[in-house]
Amino acid sequence: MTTILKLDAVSRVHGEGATEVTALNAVTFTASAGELVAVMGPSGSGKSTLLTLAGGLDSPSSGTVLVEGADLATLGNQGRARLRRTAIGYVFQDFNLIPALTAAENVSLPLELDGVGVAKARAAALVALGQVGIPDLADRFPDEMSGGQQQRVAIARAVVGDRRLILADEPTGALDTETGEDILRLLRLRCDEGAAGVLVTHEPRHAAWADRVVFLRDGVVVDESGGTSVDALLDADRV
Ligand SMILES: Nc1ncnc2c1ncn2[C@@H]1O[C@H](COP(=O)(O)OP(=O)(O)OP(=O)(O)O)[C@@H](O)[C@H]1O
Repeated sequence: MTTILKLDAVSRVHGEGATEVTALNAVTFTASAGELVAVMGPSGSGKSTLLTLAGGLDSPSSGTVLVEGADLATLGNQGRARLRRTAIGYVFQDFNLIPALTAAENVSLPLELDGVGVAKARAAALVALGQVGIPDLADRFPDEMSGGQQQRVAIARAVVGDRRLILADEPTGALDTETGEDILRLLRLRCDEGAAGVLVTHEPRHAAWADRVVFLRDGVVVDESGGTSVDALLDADRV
C-alpha cells in the first residue's frame, strides 16, 4: 500500500513555561491509499491537533509531516497552500462553508483557486454534490439548507477533484444517525477508491467503518487496533 500520510515523531507544544501544553508527544502515524484510519481518545488528547498538522494548517514543534512523500515544512507557504487545494480534503467540525456562495460554488471554489476553468469546476462540483446525495441543492445558499445538507456540501468540497488525503474532524457531529451513516459510507467509498482517510470520532460505531483505530491519550498513541468489531472498540474506548 502506498503511504499517503506519515507523521514521524511529531510533537506540538503550545505556550511556554508554566502554561506549556504538549498537545502531541512524539506521535508516529501513517495512513495509506485505500485505508480509513479512525482516531479516538478523550477530549484534549490531541486528535484535532493531529489532524490540523496532517492538513498543513499548523506546524509541528518537532518531527516531520509527509504528504505523498513531501515534507510539509520544506514546501513553504505557497507549496503547502497548493497541496491543501489539490491533494487534501478537510472536513471541519463546523462545516466552514462560505455563506455568500451557493453549494456548487462552495464545492468548486478549491478547483477554481487552483486554476481550473469555471465550467469544468462547476461540472466537477455537480458530480461531487451528486455523490453526497444532494444534486438538486446546487444553487442553494448555506442558510437555505439544514445542518445535514450543509455537512454534505462540506464533504463534497473535501472530496471534489482528485483528493488523495481526506481528513475529517467529527464530520457527523450535528447530524441525525441516518445522515451520519451516509457520510461515513461516502468516506469509506472514497477510501475504497484509493484515497487515504483519517476520521476523528468519539463514536465507536463510526470508528467501526475504519480499517484501523488509533487511540490517543495525553498526546500519545496508547493503542492501535486492526479489528473493526464494535465490541472491541467499545472496550478499547473505555481505556
Ligand atoms: N492553540 C492552542 N493553545 C494552547 N493549547 C492548545 C491549543 N490547541 C490545543 N491546545 C491543547 O492541546 C491539547 C490537545 O487539544 P486537541 O484539540 O488536539 O484535543 P482533542 O482530542 O481534539 O479534543 P476534543 O475531543 O475536545 O476536540 C488540549 O490540552 C488543548 O487544550
